[in-house]
Amino acid sequence: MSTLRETFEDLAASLRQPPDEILLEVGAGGELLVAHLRVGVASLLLLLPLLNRWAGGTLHETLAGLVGALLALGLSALWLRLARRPRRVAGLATVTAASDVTMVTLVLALLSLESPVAAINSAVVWGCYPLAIFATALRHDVRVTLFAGALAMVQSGLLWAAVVALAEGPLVSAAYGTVSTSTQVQRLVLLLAVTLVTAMVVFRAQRLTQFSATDGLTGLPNRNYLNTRVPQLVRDARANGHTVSLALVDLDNFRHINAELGHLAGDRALRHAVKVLRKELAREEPMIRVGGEEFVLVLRLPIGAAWERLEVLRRKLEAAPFLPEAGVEPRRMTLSAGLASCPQDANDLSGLMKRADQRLQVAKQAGRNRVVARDEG
Ligand SMILES: Nc1nc2c(ncn2[C@@H]2O[C@H](COP(=O)(O)OP(=O)(O)OP(=O)(O)O)[C@@H](O)[C@H]2O)c(=O)[nH]1
Repeated sequence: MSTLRETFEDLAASLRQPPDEILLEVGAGGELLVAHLRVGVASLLLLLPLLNRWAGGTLHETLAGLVGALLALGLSALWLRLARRPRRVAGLATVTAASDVTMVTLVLALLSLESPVAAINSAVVWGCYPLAIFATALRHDVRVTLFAGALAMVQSGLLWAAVVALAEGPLVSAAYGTVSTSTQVQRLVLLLAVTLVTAMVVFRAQRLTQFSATDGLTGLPNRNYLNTRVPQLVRDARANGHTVSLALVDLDNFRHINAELGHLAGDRALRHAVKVLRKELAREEPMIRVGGEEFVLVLRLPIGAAWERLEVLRRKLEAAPFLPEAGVEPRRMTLSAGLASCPQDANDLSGLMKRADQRLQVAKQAGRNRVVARDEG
């Protein structure tokens, strides 16, 4: 079991590197969920000024409330539009988290026009700060949570300082009580605690997601990733009229490496091959370990360009022999691959896998160390 110190060190290390492809995808799903919730909440906000008017509020108050609610709804609709885009919008989670926190501050500032004490002591509106911080948990990025927490503390502190500096008399109200420094400090501590707890929850969830979708030996995404993410990649490509190609890659005669060098050296050989191939792939080109020495590559390329790409990978691996240990002959490693593309060969993952597997078998029967992208004849 890891100690608190180890957990914090792990957390600090994870902050230094951006979330990987799997977490970015999970976070994009969370962003969409939050965007839907935000539109729902903003729609409900429209009712508040009307209720206020019905309960005897002034026309000025009602109009100000309506303008605020319409603004919130417009902004929420924009965030939903961006979250729905098939291609992820970089930095969207940070921008929307900042907008949520700032919206709370703006509503509190608006309240101060009626009663400066309400701007500081309104429990309902202030309670939306922790809510905005909690909601960042769905984005699966610790950095977004820490940013939202820090922003809430800074904005809430500045609002308090501004209200106190501009106050013309004692800050006391029959409905909202008294403004005191100690209560404000306690609230800041509470925001800090909420931020840290949420960051820990996100961090643990990130680890679980990574473990469940990552292969322990090579660090590559595993079959869970293939089954959960790749169908969406294929659907997105089809919806946008793009071609996507899938390659089934198998290392050649791998059992001989195990038999001659032992299983541990076999593991190292596998990691070596993965390292060589990964180096040639872009961040948005997932390489997935689907079996022992079998991998799937998803390339957003037409089949001809994908074949050329695979040929480069094949030659790179052939030119980078595995060195078992000092004094032992380097081992030449090669791969065979079958390619299939969407929509030409199939329209879904299982159809693509089937066609790619048939072509992989052709590559193996033809003598290995080759890439097959078309049916013969
Ligand atoms: N060391 C090690 N070996 C593995 C691992 N996973 C699978 N293998 C081995 O990979 C070998 C796969 O053998 P085969 O399916 O017969 O294929 P091959 O020897 O590569 O021959 P072809 O695919 O026909 O070129 C087996 O010996 C497995 O034990 C692993 O994680 N580590």
